[in-house]
Amino acid sequence: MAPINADVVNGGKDSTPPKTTLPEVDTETNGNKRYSYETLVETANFLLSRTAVRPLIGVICGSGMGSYWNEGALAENIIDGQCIPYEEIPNFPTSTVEGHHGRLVFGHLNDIPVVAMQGRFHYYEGYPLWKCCLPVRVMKLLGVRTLIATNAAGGLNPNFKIGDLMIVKDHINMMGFAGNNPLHGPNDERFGPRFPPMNKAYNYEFRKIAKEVAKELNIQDIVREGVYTCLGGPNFETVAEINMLKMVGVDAVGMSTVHEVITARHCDMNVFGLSLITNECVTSYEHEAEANHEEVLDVGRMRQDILRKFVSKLVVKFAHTLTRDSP
Ligand SMILES: O=P(O)(O)O[C@@H]1C[C@H](O)[C@@H](CO)O1
Ligand code: HPA
Repeated sequence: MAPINADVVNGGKDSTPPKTTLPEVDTETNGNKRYSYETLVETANFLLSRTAVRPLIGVICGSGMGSYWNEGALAENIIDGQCIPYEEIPNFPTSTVEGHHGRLVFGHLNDIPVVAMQGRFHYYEGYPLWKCCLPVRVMKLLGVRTLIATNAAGGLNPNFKIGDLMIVKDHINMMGFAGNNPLHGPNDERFGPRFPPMNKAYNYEFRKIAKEVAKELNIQDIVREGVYTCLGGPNFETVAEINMLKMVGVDAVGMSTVHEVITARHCDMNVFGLSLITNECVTSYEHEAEANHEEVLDVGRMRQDILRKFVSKLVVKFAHTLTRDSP
């Protein structure tokens, strides 16, 4: 048998080389050797030594939704913008998904100190859930008090249209039903309690503010509210899976966010979740359409201006809420 050529893609049918090379997973521990609190303090200290920004608000950009942190937009919106690629950050994973840049952006948005993850980590990339959520704990150590987690998601609610924004009211932790949880394993009380409550996961005040801001921006017709769930991916769902999710009250399905929110709530961060509905989930076998990542990225591009305006205003309002609540 001829030696295998690693550069030949898809049995030679496709000559395009892969866009990224996946990082190797530590098979001995199945990637599960966790970093200690002290190790994450080292990561946070490294970042604090690289930037003078002391962020209050952290933003996680969903698939195709981070373009408003790109250079041109950065210059327009962010003062003192500073980008630190994930490869340079000790103990950080690297981003392997198209539409996820792979860097932290520090700066001031309307005078509010922020850090944005331009690219998140997904379970399907091969990272265990605790590692997907490591940046959330690092944000906490940097002083971040509020997390804005955005994502691209498929719409199940028949009233949702492509391009709608869904304020996340709650989530269903489907992966948690199977015992996969970012808090699984020994608990370090310095982050939070062993058994954190989750019934107030998505801050009520923030959701109210977001609806008011939607009206101010005259985008209330495309802003919805609903329940999100995350499946492990990377495949999109079957018709039967979508119909089951609908039955249990899911409005939008994606491949992220839930575990990040659990991690953030565990360490007492305030959370706001926002889904961009990038596709309609297929609920019938007669339906011709198939979900695809290109469409997801296209809708992100289509909505980038609205997202920029919406998130920028929310950052300011949320920061003022924090100041008001401060002792
Ligand atoms: O990072 P998010 O949750 O926005 O990404 C969604 C889920 C998959 O990564 C990808 C599918 O197109 O978009
Ligand atoms: N399913 C899961 N994840 C997604 C979808 C979807 O339909 N769209 C964007 N991310």
